[in-house]
Amino acid sequence: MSDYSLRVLRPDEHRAANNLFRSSIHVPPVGDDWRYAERAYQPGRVLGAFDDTKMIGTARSFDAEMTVPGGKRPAVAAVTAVGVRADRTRRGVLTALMRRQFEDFVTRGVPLAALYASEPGIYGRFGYGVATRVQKHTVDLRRARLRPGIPANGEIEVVGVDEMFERLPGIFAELPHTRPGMMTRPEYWWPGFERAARTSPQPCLAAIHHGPDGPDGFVVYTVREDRSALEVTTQHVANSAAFAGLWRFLAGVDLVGAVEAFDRPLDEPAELLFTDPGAFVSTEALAGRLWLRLVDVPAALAAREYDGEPVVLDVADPVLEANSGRYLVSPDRVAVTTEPAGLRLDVSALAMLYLGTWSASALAAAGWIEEVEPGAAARADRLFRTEIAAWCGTRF
Ligand SMILES: CC(=O)SCCNC(=O)CCNC(=O)[C@H](O)C(C)(C)COP(=O)(O)OP(=O)(O)OC[C@H]1O[C@@H](n2cnc3c(N)ncnc32)[C@H](O)[C@@H]1OP(=O)(O)O
Repeated sequence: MSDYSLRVLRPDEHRAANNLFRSSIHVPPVGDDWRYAERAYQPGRVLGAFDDTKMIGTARSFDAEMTVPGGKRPAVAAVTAVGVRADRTRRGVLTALMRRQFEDFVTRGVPLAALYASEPGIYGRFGYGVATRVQKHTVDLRRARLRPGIPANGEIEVVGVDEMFERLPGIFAELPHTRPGMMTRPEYWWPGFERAARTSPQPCLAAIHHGPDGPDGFVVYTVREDRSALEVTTQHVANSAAFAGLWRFLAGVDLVGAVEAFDRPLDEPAELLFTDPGAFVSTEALAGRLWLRLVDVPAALAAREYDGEPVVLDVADPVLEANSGRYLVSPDRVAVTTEPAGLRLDVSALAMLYLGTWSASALAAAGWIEEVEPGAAARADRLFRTEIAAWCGTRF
């Protein structure tokens, strides 16, 4: 291992950390748009690794909350902007940064951490697991027709980029979290979104749906320069009328050939809004998945709700050893136990199970989980199942 040290960066070092990260993902140093990016750096949550006096690695997080099955919103550390100088990789710098972050999360009592990975091979070793799946809808507007009877009870208002940032944070904060995995968007999240919108080569617009009780949904979108498609980057709704109303608006925008909506929940019924489901509306799985880490396994397990018969999980966590152990999980309680294990699994597989995205049986069939007691996987299927697909909907 080479000689380096880690510390929390001062705010006047955040720009250098941002440039190090940008260099690691092969984009030029930050320019005028630092005025947005700067506000995304939460003081005290930005780490730097130093080789003598040179910064060689960085990772940051911001504080948010994530909805878990049952509706509670425990704290989540949203990890992002991780990078190591190209001439200092594969010497354990990322490993040290990850460990330091976990120490901080444990000290502050944050039970969950989450991130979007640049490459799938990096974060499993640190106990993160893929906890949501998403899809993309493509609607061929020249041929798809909306069903006449789809719900409608609101008005659409289109706003430009200035108004978007005055109004969307307040609207988003009031929308219900209808799905496990949804996150709050704190003040350190919005600047990244604002930067993307303001520096977009094509105009970025928001359509807000106003229902009987006020704003109850919105989409953010751009139209490609060749008008071949309108791209929806964000859509959040409180109810089915807002969902249908926004799609009615999108399907009626002039001069564009298609609507492409990215990062949508896996069970979202967009195609059912059209007369011929599946004909001119296609969906495809996308890789924009959230990686989750149960930093405090007993606290995270206790935060969500369950249904069905108890199961004993034997969890291995080589990175945060205090999590390793056997847990009785039941609708009434979660407790450390000495009872024999029903299922044996790594903490990263537990993250895959936690929001209900994969069933225990599927994870066992693919070798992520070992079924020690026959029947335990079927019981865990019911325990961890959710009525609605998990979805985050917030990129960071
Ligand atoms: C949440 C986000 O911000 S995602 C963005 C992540 N950043 C990037 O992709 C930028 C470009 N890449 C980098 O900056 C670096 O290569 C990093 C951050 C991915 C890895 O940093 P390093 O300091 O090289 O990682 P470190 O030396 O601690 O490696 C730990 C282990 O992960 C493995 N690993 C590191 N990078 C990768 C990768 N891209 N794919 C697969 N395995 C990897 C290493 O081989 C090592 O394995 P081992 O423990 O079996 O020996």
